Amino acid sequence: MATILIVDDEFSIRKTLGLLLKTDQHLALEASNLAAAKACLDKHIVDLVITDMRIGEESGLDLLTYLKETGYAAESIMMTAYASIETAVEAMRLGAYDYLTKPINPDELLLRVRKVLEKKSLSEEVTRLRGELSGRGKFGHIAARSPRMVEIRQIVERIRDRDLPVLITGETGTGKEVLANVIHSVSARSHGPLVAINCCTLPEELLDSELFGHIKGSFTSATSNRKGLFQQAHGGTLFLDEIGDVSPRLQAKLLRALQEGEVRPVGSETPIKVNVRIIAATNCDLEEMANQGSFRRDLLFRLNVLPIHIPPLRERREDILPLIDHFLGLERKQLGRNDLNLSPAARQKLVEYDWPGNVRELKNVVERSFALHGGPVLEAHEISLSMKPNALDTAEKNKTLAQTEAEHIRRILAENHGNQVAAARVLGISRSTLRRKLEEMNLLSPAQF
Ligand SMILES: Nc1ncnc2c1ncn2[C@@H]1O[C@H](COP(=O)(O)OP(=O)(O)OP(=O)(O)O)[C@@H](O)[C@H]1O
Repeated sequence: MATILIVDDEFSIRKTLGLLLKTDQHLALEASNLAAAKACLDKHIVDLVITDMRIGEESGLDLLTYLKETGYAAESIMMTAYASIETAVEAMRLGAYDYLTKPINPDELLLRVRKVLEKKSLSEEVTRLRGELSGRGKFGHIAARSPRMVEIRQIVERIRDRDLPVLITGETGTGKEVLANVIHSVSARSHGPLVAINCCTLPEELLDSELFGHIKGSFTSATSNRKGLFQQAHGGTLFLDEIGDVSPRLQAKLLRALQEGEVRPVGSETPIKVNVRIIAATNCDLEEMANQGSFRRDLLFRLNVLPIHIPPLRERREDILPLIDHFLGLERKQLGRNDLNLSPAARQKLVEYDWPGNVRELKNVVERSFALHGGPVLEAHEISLSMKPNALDTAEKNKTLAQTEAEHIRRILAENHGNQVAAARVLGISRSTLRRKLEEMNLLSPAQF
């Protein structure tokens, strides 16, 4: 059973095709013009679009272009009364899977629809299996020697087929985001998107429109409709990092989204259905926050279906050596030098340290030590465990232009409360240039903020 959108300006054709598709148990949606078709695609997960070449004064080719540009995973079949090689070629070039001439023969249409849906489900299966395979690879990257990390691996293995919300707790840098990635990539949703957002880096209004989207004109800088992350994560997983920092108003909105499985973009009256698995993470004690009234207990209840706590690194020192080897491997690969290593005394020094910044700090120390001393074998005295001013200076000097630019843009955006129009003005570039830069630098993926 598939969701199929029929786009034709003729009422009778839409109805006939709709009835026909229902005989094959499909859900048929209809649109009589381009705008209605686009709105339908924005609102529903459509598997297949059957569009007329001429929709009144409009062209079905424009709809194919829209499909291509937005990246929706819908297949398409073009219908036309005026068959010509040129239009067929153009339709195929724009990604149409098939081409039918009017008058439509019902048996032929159903046959072609079955064929295209079969191809679609096969390619989705391939993507899913590929995801599963690569998921296994990624799973291996979680350095797990301590009993607690081995147990976490087993929990992830056990819940891989359970589509339930997960709440990951742990100090900063313990690997909560890494774990969320693994949970997604071994799950049945691995063929869907994994979208991450750090809830503490954006002001409330911006976080609202990031999560739920907005419609054009709903606030000054909303110059076009924007899909929220819930919609972007449809069919996949949404990772909400630092969930403890969400304001009470957005907590209420999140709760509604989770309870009803639908979101309402800022400025819109129409709710949109979404199918998203939530993985949330925090280094706060949400239970304590709920007792004090700063975190909604009903939201905590919804999120905390599968709680996983990652202990700080100092409480699972068995993981330090495998982590060192993991980061050493990355350094070797990046620098193309297989002779890099750490002396036994250097390793010992790292094992004994307390790691207040957890795995992130360990990673930074390994990277920084190689950057400052070049190896090939790092000695204990070459490892500086705290950021000394001279180490900071060198790190600062070694920054690439791109890093400096990214930091500058980030700062100006924050100073302008995330308002891209205002930030672009200060930076002396157009908003579209700013957006492109944010995309290029992955700054639109909030995990990078
Ligand atoms: N088990 C692990 N194996 C390999 N790398 C890890 C592991 N755990 C953490 N890391 C690395 O440590 C860094 C911090 O991890 P991550 O961002 O997942 O932590 P976090 O708990 O989400 O931090 P925060 O609370 O600050 O968001 C990342 O660079 C990540 O790649």
